[in-house]
Amino acid sequence: MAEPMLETRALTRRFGGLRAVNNVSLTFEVGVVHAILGPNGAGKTTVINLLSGDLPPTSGTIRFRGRDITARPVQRRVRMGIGRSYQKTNILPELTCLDNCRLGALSRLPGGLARIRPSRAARRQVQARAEHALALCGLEARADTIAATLSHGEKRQLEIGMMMATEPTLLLLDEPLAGMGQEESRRVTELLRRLAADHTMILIEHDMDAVFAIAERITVMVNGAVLETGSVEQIRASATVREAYLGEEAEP
Ligand SMILES: Nc1ncnc2c1ncn2[C@@H]1O[C@H](COP(=O)(O)OP(=O)(O)OP(=O)(O)O)[C@@H](O)[C@H]1O
Repeated sequence: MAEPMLETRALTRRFGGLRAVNNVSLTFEVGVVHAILGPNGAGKTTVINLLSGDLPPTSGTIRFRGRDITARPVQRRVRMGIGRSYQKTNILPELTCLDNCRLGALSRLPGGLARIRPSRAARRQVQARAEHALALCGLEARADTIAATLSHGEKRQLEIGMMMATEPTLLLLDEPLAGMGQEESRRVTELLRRLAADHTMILIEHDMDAVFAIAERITVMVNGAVLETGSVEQIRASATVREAYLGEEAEP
């Protein structure tokens, strides 16, 4: 079997006495959209924080394409190809959309944002990556628009654009549809489907319609632990999952 994109072994994160993530061993295959579901407080965002490097684990390991990255800081992981979008939008509101994407692209360079004066070749690369990312997230017509003036949905699109400017192979998406109206959700779900064609994704999302439309594998977490992992059909049909989390509305 092909080497997985990402693997966790016995990943655990404690906050004082609370095991927010408890002994989680998961495999994320190359090219697959893998959603993590679970009730509030299940530990989903903490898992993403551990995978992105925003939080160190208490114990356990993370391997990315076969390499142990458990102790690597966020920027090293970004340069290896792990991109992340946050639950709360992370854009710089006073900058234009293109400049926000330039920042994303800059963070991928060796030395990252600490490189105050990148070379001319590096600047050209940053510009090209930023323009490409803006097109990928569907905001090419908004290049010179100040980010603060975007709608909520467009801000989330821009956040995805900033992540894409880092040229990730693995996308970590924490509730990309949060707070969106129906039309915005539809647009961003479509965007995610397009990106899923040539990227691996780990997705946290409460919008079940979107999850069932995009995801191929689903892990359900409860109280920091994995309850079940399977295909969309298996999870929809699982009595354990339905009882613990999905409720009647998700019956097949
Ligand atoms: N920095 C922190 N300090 C202390 N406790 C934390 C911290 N971050 C998360 N927790 C706790 O860890 C548990 C898991 O939180 P987490 O945010 O990972 O859950 P979640 O499944 O993402 O929930 P939601 O769907 O509400 O975002 C919760 O009980 C939360 O209060």
